[in-house]
Amino acid sequence: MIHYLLPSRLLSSSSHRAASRPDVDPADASSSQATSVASSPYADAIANACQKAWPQIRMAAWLSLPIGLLGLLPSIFLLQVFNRVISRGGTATLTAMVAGVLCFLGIEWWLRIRRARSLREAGATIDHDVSQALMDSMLQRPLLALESRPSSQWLQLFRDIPAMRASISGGLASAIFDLPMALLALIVIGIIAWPVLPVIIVAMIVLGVLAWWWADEVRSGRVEELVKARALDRSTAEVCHARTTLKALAHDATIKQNWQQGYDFWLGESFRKNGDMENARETSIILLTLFSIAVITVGAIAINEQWMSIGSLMAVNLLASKALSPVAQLAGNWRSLARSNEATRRLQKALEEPVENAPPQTLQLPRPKGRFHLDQVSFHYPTGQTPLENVTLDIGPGGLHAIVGRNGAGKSTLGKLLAGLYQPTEGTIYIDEYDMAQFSRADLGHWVGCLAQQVYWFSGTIIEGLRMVNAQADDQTIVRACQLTGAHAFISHLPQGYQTVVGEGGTGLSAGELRKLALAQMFLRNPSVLVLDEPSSDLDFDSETALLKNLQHIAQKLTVIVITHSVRVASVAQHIYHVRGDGHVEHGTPRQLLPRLYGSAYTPPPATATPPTAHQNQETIA
Ligand SMILES: Nc1ncnc2c1ncn2[C@@H]1O[C@H](COP(=O)(O)OP(=O)(O)OP(=O)(O)O)[C@@H](O)[C@H]1O
Repeated sequence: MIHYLLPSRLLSSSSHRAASRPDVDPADASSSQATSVASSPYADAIANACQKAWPQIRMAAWLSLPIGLLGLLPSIFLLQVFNRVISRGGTATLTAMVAGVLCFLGIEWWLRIRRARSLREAGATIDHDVSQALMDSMLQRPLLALESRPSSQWLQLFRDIPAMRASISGGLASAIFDLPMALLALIVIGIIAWPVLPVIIVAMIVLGVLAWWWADEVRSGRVEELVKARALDRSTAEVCHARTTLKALAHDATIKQNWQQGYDFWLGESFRKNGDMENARETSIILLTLFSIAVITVGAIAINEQWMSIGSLMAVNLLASKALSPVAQLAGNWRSLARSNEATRRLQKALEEPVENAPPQTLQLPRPKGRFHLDQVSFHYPTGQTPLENVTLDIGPGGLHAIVGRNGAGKSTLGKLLAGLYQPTEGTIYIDEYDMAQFSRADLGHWVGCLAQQVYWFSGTIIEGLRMVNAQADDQTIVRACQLTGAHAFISHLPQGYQTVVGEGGTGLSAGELRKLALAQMFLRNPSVLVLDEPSSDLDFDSETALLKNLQHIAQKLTVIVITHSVRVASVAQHIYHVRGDGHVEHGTPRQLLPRLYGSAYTPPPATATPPTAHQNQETIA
C-alpha cells in the first residue's frame, strides 16, 4: 500500500486532475504551455528518486512485520501474569517472563530504530535527488523561461520538496506500516477474547470510514488553504525583497493592505481547515475511549458468563489500542498526503519544463576572434513585444562598440542575444563562423563575458566572490583585474581588504563598488567578447573616465560591446548601433549618428583608437 503513497504514484493520480483545476497558479499555467516532457532530462527525477529510495522503504515495510509481532508481547505478558502468576503465585515464572519481555523489548527497540532510519534514508534520498534535479533544471533553463517565474516561486518549489517526501517518511507511512499489526492484534483477540472481537471490528470500520472521509479531501483536491498559503508566501517574499524601496517610498499602506488581505484570506482558510482536522482528531480520541468502554462492558459480560478470563480482558484492552491506533492515525494524516500531493504535482510540472537545447560541447573549439554576424534576426517576447525585427548587422572583431537607444527600445535584448542568453525567434547569430545556437550559455560563458544591468553579489568575502568565477586565478591576476575596473582602490581602503565580508546581494557596498567588482569578475574569466549593459551607470566621473580608458585599451585586443545611455561612452566607441525601438537597428560611426541622437551634448573625441588586428585577440585582459 505504501507504494501508492510514493510521490511518483501521487503524480499519476493528480496530473490529469491538474489540467482541470481552477486554482492552478498562473505562472505554473504559463510555464506549462511551454512544457515538453521529452525536452527535459529532469522529467523523471521524482520517479527515479522514488525508485532509488524504494529498497529502504521496502526494508522499513519488512521490519514492520517483526515489530508488529513483538508489539503483541505486552498483552500476552499481561494475560500470562493474570492467568499464571497472580492466580498461582509463581514468582519464578514472573522473573522468567519479565526477563523474556525485556529481551524482546530490546529487540523491538532496535527494529524500530532501524525502521525509522530506513525511512529517514528514503526521505533523504528523495530530498537529495529531487533538490539536485530542481537546482540543475533551474540553472539550465533559458533565461527567458527563468524570468517567467518570480524568485519567490522558485523558493516555494524548493520548500515543496520536504512536503513531497512527507508522504513516505511522515506519520502516514508509519500508520500504514502498523496496519499489519492491527490485523495480527485482531487475530489474537479472536483467539483469547472472541466475545469482544465484533466490538473491535465495528470500531475499526467506524474509524476507517472517518479516514476514508478525509481521503476525499485528497481525491477532490480541495486544498484552497495550500493555494492561499502559496499566494501569501509570494507576497511576503516580494515585500521582503522590496523592503528598501518601500522604505524609500515611505508609502507602504497599499502594499501592507494587500498583504494583510492575503494573510487574512489564508488565516481564515487555515482556521477552517485546522478546525475540521482538529475536530476529526478529537472525534477519533473520543471514539477510541468510547470503544474502550464498549470493550470493557462486553468483556465484563463475557467474564460473568465465563466465556473469557479477566486476564484476557486486560490483554484485549492493550490489543484493542494496537489494532485501532493505526486506523485512527490514518484519519489524522490525510492532510499531509494532500500537501504532498500538491507539492509533487507542482514539482513535476517544473521539472518537466524544457532546459537549454544546446548540449555541452564535447570538442574544445578555438578561441573566437569575436566577430558577430546577425542574419535576419528577429526576437519576440512571449508577451508580444518585438524589439528586433529582421535585423542584419556585423559587430567586430575587436573594437569598442556602443549600443544606444531610448528606454525600452531593445538594447538589453540585443545584448542578451549577443551573449547567448536569449535565442533569436527567427534568424541566426554567428560568432566567427559558428552558429551560436549550437552552444549552451555555459560554453559561451568562456568566450562572451556579460555584465548584466543589475548586479547581484553573493554573500561572502570579496576574494571568494572573485575566485568563484575563476578558481585558478592567482593573486596577481585578481589584483590586476580589480585595478582595471577601479575596484582595487576601494578594496585597499577597507580594513579587511580582499577578506571583507559582503552581505547578501552586495549589502555593505555601494552600487558603483559592486559594479566595479562585477566587471572585475568578468575580466577574470578572460573572454574574447565583453557585453556590458550600462557599465558606467553607477560610476562617478573619475571612475567612468578610468573605465573608458581601460575599455578602449581592452578593445584593442577584444570585442567590447557597451550598452549605454552615456554620450561620453558612446563618443569613444568606434561603432554605434542605434536600436530604434521599431524593431530596426541603424549603425554608423559616432560622428555620423551621435550629433543627431544626442544633439549639442555630443562633442567629438580628440582621437579614435585604431581597430585591432585578429592576432591581437589571443592576449588576456587581466
Ligand atoms: N522578460 C521580458 N518579458 C517580456 N517583455 C520584456 C522582457 N524584458 C524586456 N521586455 C520588453 O522588451 C522591450 C525592450 O526591453 P529592453 O530591456 O531590451 O529595453 P532597453 O532598451 O534595454 O531599455 P532600458 O534603456 O530602459 O534599459 C521593452 O518594451 C520591455 O518592456
